[in-house]
Amino acid sequence: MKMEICCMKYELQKTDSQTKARAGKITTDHGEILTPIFMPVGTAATVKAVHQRELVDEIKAQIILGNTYHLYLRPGLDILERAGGLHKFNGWSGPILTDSGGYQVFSLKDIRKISEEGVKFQSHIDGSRHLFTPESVMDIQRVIGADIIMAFDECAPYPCDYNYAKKSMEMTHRWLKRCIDRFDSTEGKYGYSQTLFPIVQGSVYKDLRIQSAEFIAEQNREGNAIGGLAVGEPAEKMYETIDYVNDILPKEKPRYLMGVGTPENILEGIALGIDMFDCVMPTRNARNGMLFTTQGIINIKNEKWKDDFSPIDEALGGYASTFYSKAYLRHLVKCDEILAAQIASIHNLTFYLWLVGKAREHILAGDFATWKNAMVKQTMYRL
Ligand SMILES: NCc1cc(CSc2ccccc2)c2nc(N)[nH]c(=O)c2c1
Repeated sequence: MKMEICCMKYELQKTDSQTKARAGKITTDHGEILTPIFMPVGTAATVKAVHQRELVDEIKAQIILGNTYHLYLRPGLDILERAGGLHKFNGWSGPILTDSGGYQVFSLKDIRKISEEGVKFQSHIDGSRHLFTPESVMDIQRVIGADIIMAFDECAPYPCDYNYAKKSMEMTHRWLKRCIDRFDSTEGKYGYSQTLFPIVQGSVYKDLRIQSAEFIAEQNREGNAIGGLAVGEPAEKMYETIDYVNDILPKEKPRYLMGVGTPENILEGIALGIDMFDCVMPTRNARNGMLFTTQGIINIKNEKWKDDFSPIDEALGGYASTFYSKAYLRHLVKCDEILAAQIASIHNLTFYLWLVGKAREHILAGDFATWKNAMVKQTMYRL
């Protein structure tokens, strides 16, 4: 098997003159990622209702996400390893990023127990009992084989008191050292390199966030993530936190804001120096008939679209958004047709990739600030 020697590289290509927005290029053994980038979430080894070919040809996705918690439970590590890793299993040949599983387990409120060792939990599928530790989730992500893997962290609930946030952050930092020790003492299983991103925590407390950002930066990994945001705090609080954390995270490494967000959150995040985003919103909301378009947000179930035979979004381009009408998609959603989820998911993801692609264009052109302010209003307008 050809052993790859490359590890993940980041090239900062341009920084905007009026904001902290950046255009860059991430290089992995599975290909390049042009930033700012949005990463479609593929929880159970698939981006829900979307074919691989549509991800490539229509949505123009560059990197997709996998979920350690879900993949560990189903199909399980034996199948994934015998398939040769997630890339071989689902046929996605580009870069993949996996979350460490902690966040997903923490949302299993009543069936998990956190301790210094790790997190004991019961499977939401069959109630079987499991333990995730920093070491075990590193080993699991080695088997899944994602190009970028995330450290095992605790996403503190919001709101939480200062003492809880401090204890949680300190445990996340001890877990990070255990992740690094395990990751750096093991190899990739499939002949290509993987990289580990640490995650800044500290809830909404500035001194804790600064302490966490400094500790994360000190680890000198190839990229850094900001967690624990978009968990219910006011958007202004999220932006304020990102702003001063990004002054600490090194500019020569990509910055990933986890689980964010609306088009407005993404544009503001880009302006604050974030390079990578993921969110279930475009796919989850699509299945409920909420469409993000270049002209604003559409609730396709609304009566007003019943006899609107115009394309879903002519300006966006792409097959799903221009071939099908609003009236037809409304009909499919009302009938709970499978095709509704497919069309709406492809459309919303195409829109999200279009949005970050346009942001990159305007950063390179030098007029990002003006474009961003107009685009926030345009895309968040309720049609
Ligand atoms: N914005 C909330 C959020 C979402 C995710 C999930 S991001 C994700 C989801 C699925 C697949 C890949 C990444 C998080 N993951 C971790 N590890 N830590 C967090 O603080 C955190 C906060």
